[in-house]
Amino acid sequence: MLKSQVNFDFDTLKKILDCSFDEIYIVNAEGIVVYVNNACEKHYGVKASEIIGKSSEELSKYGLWEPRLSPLVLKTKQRLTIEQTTRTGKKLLTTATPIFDDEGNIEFVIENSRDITETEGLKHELEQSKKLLKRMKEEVKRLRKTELDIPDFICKSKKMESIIFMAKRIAQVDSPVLILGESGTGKGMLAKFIHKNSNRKNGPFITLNCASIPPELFEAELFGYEKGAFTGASEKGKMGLIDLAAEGTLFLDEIGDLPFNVQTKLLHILQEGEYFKIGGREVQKARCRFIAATNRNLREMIKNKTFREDLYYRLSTFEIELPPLRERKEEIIPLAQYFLEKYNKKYHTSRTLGKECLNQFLAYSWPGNVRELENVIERLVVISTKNTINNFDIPFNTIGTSPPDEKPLQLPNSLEQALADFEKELITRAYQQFKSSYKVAKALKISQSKANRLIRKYCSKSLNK
Ligand SMILES: Nc1ncnc2c1ncn2[C@@H]1O[C@H](COP(=O)(O)OP(=O)(O)OP(=O)(O)O)[C@@H](O)[C@H]1O
Repeated sequence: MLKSQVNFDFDTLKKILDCSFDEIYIVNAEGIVVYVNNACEKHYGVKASEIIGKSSEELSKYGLWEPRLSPLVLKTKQRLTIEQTTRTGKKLLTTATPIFDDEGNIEFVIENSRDITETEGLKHELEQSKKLLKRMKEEVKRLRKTELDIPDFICKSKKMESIIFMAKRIAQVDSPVLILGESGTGKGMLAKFIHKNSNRKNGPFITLNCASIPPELFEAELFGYEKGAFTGASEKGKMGLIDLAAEGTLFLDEIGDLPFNVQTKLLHILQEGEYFKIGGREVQKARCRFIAATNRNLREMIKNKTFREDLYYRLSTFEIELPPLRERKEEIIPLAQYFLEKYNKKYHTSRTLGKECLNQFLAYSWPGNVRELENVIERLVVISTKNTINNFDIPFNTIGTSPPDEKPLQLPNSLEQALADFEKELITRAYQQFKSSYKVAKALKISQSKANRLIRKYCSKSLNK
C-alpha cells in the first residue's frame, strides 16, 4: 500500500469531519438526518446529537433554519444551492448534492453549509461604501466645477491679451509656472485659467496658501503622513496635498511667504519629483503640476537671502507678470461695467455709472487693483441712493461708520489719501470688532493673507501696546 493511501475507520473520519469549518449534514432517502458534524452547533445553537435521527420536517418545526433544502433535492434529484437563515441569525450558503445507488435511487443527500454572515456584512458595508463614494465623487465634481467656474477673464489691453495668449500655450506643458503681480491683479484667477486650459482640466485644482500655514505643519500638509507617524497625528494617517492634487494642479499661493527652511523641502520635490510621506518608507511620485504666485519681489528677497535662488529658478520655468491695474487703464471701464452688471444682478438693482464717476475711476491709481475695483463697485451698488452713481456720491470714509449727516465730509488732500485713510479706518475697526484676521478677511471679502498684511500694517502698534 502506498504511504499516501490511508484507510480511515469511521471514528477517524468523524474526527476529521468535525474539524471542518463548513457544516456537513447528511439525510437518507426518507429525509432522516443520519449525520451532522459539530459545525451545526455554531449555526443553530444545538448539539449534533439533538439533530441526528430526526426528520428534516420535524426539525423545521423548531425553526432551526429556513428554507429547507433536502426535501427539494429528494424531489428534483438535482444538486441545488440556496441561502438559508438560521434561528441564531446566521446566513448560510448551502449546497445539497444527491448520492445515488446502482439503480439510480437516491441513497443520501449531502448538504454543505458555509457561514456567510460576515461576508454578507462585508458585502453590505461595501455596497454602502460604494454608494458613499459615488455621492462624494459627485460632490467633488460639483465643488470642482464651482471652484473652477471662473468668471469671464476681462482682457481689454494689449498687455493682458499677450499674457492670455502665453498662458494658453503654457497650459499645454507640465512645467512649473510662477505668476507675479501686486495683490488683486488676478494671479489666482490666472492660475485657474491655466489649469482649465490644460489637459489636467478634469483633475483637481488645489490651493495651498503658503502664508497661512505654520512652518512646522508644512511637511505634513504637503506630503501627508502615515498613521502614528508622530504624537498627535491622526490614527488613519493623512493624505498630502501633492497626492490630493495628483493629475491636477497644486497652486502655491503667496510663495514669497514660505519660510526659508521649508523652501528647501519644496525645492527637493521640484527637482526630484519624488518625496516620502512623514513616517513612510515608500517613495511617492509627485503627479501634480505646480503653479506658484506671489506679490512679493522675489529678486529682492534673493538679494536679502530670504528666498532661495535655486527655488526661484526651478519655479520660474515660465514666469508671468500681471501688470497693476494702473498700467492697463483701458481695462478699468470694462472691468467696472462687468462688476456693475454682476452686482446689479446680485442685488436686483439697475445702477449705472455716471461720466464723472468713470473719470474718477480712471484718475485713481487702484493700489488694490482689480479686487479693489470690484469691492468699490459692490459697495457703490449697495449704498448708492440714486440709480446713477456719480462723483463717488458715497463718501468712502462714512461707509460702515456713522451716517453722513452726523459726520460732515471733510474734503481730503487727495482722493488717494482719502482712500488710504478709509482703508486704515476700516481695517482698524474691523479688527477691533472681529479680533481675528480670518473673520476680517471674510467680512471684507479679501484673502486672509491680505487681511494679515493690513492688520500688521495698521494695527500692530495698538496691538503691541
Ligand atoms: N481680468 C479679470 N477679469 C475679471 N475679474 C478679475 C480679473 N482679474 C481679477 N479679477 C477678480 O479680482 C479679484 C482678485 O483676483 P485674484 O484673487 O485672482 O487676485 P490675486 O492677484 O491672486 O490677489 P492676492 O495676491 O491678494 O491673492 C477676484 O475676485 C477676481 O475674480
